[in-house]
Amino acid sequence: MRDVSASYGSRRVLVDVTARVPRSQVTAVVGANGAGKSSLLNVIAGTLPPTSGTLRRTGSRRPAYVVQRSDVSDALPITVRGTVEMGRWAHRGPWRRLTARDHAVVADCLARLDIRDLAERQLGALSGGQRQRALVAQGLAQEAELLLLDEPGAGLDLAAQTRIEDALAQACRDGVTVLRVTHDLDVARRADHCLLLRDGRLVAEGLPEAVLTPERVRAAWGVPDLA
Ligand SMILES: Nc1ncnc2c1ncn2[C@@H]1O[C@H](COP(=O)(O)OP(=O)(O)OP(=O)(O)O)[C@@H](O)[C@H]1O
Repeated sequence: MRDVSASYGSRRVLVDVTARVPRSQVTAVVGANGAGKSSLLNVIAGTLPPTSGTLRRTGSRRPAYVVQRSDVSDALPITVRGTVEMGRWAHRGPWRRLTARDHAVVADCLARLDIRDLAERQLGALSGGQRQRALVAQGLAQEAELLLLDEPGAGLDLAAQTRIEDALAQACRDGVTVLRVTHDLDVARRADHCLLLRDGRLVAEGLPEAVLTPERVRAAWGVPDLA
């Protein structure tokens, strides 16, 4: 993206952001609360139109977007399997009969996130970690070239986090480009590429160890000892 700016009404949330998301790698987006991380994902997903600047993407399919689990209503009457099956609508269109291949992809994604035994449970009746795994499985089921995730690991136990990390690493090996927002600097350090945002501006971009210097971390979060 080049010189991308975006606003909610009169509030500018991204200011002249020029950044790269390398293909088939994991890119971590980091920054303090309100820095513009979700806004950046929304611009790339196409749900927040930029007010200026340009975005260029290789590949033709729509990105898959895994939202924060708190964005999904408990009242939604849908099973885990149904949630993952919705991921196939990108290929099939809503309410169409799923093909044998669709069912195979859904079964594979349930297995990758280790939630086969939860398949017939209601999404709204799951714990936070179980629900997050279901949402990541839905994202993977879309077989998109670009997978966007908003804090996929936040508040999860080690087993759930590990499952998600393994599934994302596998997706990358399969050629998927992963762009994830994270508040966990250890997760960001393990990424291939890192974007650091502050007040809607890109402060630094590149290898995580080069981006996440103690000075920048201090400046971005305004606290002395996060690094
Ligand atoms: N729908 C909206 N309408 C108006 N302002 C919004 C909206 N969504 C976000 N904002 C504002 O845009 C700015 C950037 O928000 P954004 O959600 O992109 O930050 P973030 O880095 O993802 O934060 P967090 O770490 O808290 O999730 C904030 O000042 C926020 O208040």
